[in-house]
Amino acid sequence: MQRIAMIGFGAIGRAVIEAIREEPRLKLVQLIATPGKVSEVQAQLATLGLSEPPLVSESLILDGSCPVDCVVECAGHAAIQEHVLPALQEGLPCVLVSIGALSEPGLAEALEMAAGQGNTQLHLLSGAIGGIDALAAARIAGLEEVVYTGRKPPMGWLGSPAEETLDLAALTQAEVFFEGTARDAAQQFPKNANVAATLALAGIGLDRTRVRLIADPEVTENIHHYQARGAFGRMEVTMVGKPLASNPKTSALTVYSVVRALCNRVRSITV
Ligand SMILES: NC(=O)C1=CN([C@@H]2O[C@H](COP(=O)(O)OP(=O)(O)OC[C@H]3O[C@@H](n4cnc5c(N)ncnc54)[C@H](OP(=O)(O)O)[C@@H]3O)[C@@H](O)[C@H]2O)C=CC1
Ligand SMILES: O=C([O-])CC(=O)C(=O)O
Repeated sequence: MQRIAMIGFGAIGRAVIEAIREEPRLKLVQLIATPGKVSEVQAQLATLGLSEPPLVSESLILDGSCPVDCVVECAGHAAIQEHVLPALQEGLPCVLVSIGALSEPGLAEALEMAAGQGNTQLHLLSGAIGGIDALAAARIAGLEEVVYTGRKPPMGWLGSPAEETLDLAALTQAEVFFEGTARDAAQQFPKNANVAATLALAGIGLDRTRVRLIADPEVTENIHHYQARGAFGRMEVTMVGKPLASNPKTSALTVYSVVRALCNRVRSITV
């Protein structure tokens, strides 16, 4: 049995809770909401009809009164500093989807130190992208180049700096609106470039991974493509991910990446 604390009850968080409710060896015991939103989240949670709803609060309860075995972040960049760092210091293993947060200067080092202090581990999930196992293995032999292109329907970029250069609602053809490093992409597009950061952290780093971001009215999926070259040979991956109806920025596979990680914590054989 694993007692889970979840940070964030948005598109990913809600779908993960729905997916794991049939797994008796996973028990959601804490759910962390943004300040002022506890009652709203409790009311939304009630619609799921869970037999034993988790405790909802604004920060993790780490005093042992509601014990936790694993913390899962499904919230956004700000949640890492706020909740994940103290959880690691307390020795709780954490799994993350908001990988782009590690582009913030000093945060990766602070997380490493906190995990060391708590003698625990932080696991960066693969989220919406595949092939991270191969890329991370290829890095050991030496990588020369990793180039990533993220393509989403225009509405997937709403609320991002893409709106400063493009009229997203009126696009008639694909437009590249960002070309640069994975570090800059992750900082400028915190809800859209976590895949770029994941590839960078698995591969040749945030400053050497090249990124292009495209708004494309011809597509209905979130399409992630990358190619990598190095001593191991070459690889090329394309993911055509269905977006979540509840948040078109987010590919549904991200939910299953979290579910897989949690289920692997209670399985005897993991894959
Ligand atoms: N690795 C990957 O491949 C991917 C990673 N992601 C990451 O996952 C994050 C969540 O995605 P998604 O569920 O679709 O987004 P949503 O916006 O649907 O949900 C995010 C939820 O988290 C809550 N939240 C935000 N900040 C905090 C905080 N500091 N503490 C507690 N709760 C918080 C929000 O509450 P409120 O509404 O009150 O702000 C909201 O309910 C994205 O922001 C992105 O960083 C997303 C897609 C792919
Ligand atoms: O879910 C996706 O398709 C990818 C995404 O938003 C991200 O990389 O942050």
